[in-house]
Amino acid sequence: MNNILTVKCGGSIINDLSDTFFESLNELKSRGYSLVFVHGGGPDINEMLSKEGIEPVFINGLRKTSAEVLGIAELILSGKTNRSLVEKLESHGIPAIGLNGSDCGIFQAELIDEAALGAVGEVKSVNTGVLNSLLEKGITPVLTPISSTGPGKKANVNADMAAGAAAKAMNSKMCLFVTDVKGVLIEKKIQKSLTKTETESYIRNGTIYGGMIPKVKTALAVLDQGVNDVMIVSGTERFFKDGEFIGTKFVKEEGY
Ligand SMILES: Nc1ncnc2c1ncn2[C@@H]1O[C@H](COP(=O)(O)OP(=O)(O)O)[C@@H](O)[C@H]1O
Ligand SMILES: CC(=O)N[C@@H](CCC(=O)OP(=O)(O)O)C(=O)O
Repeated sequence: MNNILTVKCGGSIINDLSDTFFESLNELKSRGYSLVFVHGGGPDINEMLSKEGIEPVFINGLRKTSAEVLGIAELILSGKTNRSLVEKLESHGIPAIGLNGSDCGIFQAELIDEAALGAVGEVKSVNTGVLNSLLEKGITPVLTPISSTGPGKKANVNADMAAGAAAKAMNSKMCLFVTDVKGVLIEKKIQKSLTKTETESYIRNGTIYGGMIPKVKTALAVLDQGVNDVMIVSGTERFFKDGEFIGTKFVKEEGY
């Protein structure tokens, strides 16, 4: 498939995606893009954990995942946020199918550091054949980041990182990280573009923090891996109009 656009939709925004957001997606579709969605669900997972009396623990933006936490993360991601996103896409005229990332080994992962993080993985390979066959039929795959680590075994993967892996494996032309802010804010203003050096210094001085860290790191890695258009955009606004994007674009260093 040509012109693949991988979209990561953050759990922070799934419930608040606006009509103008879907108008932007439809404008991109009409320009020939096929969409692949990967979504999160962090806030809903936290809410369910708190109902179960479990305190969420994050290490460098990654959720420490016991067997019990993995069960709850999968329940919420595949049973709640995935359903909600598929319904919204379909109601805006985008035929979509929701899948757990572990289905058919779409995302195959390895554990990062079982002693420190439990069942947290990073994606090592992607079953692109399944995704391409859906795209050829005009169907948008909507994937949770839950990944397979072997027959019958699963891991929790940060959704930004899973989307980055999908963007690269699918040779995407573009990768968008959709979140609850209009882009990376520096001194309260949207930063139109960011290089690796600038991003690293904003992480060091605390201007970029929390859930924005895995997002910008993945965005830079995706850019490095050959996806040319990588952006952070808002899910509550029209982020694309008349060929122009609103958000933060990641760019290579000058002379690179
Ligand atoms: N420099 C920054 N600019 C904008 N948002 C930032 C920045 N640094 C940290 N953030 C935080 O990152 C959040 C988005 O990340 P996160 O909550 O993990 O979203 P998602 O669920 O979409 O992945 C923003 O709502 C904001 O609180
Ligand atoms: C390992 C890890 O951190 N997994 C994430 C997966 C969901 C996610 O990334 O959701 P957002 O995009 O809303 O942050 C988690 O359990 O929260």
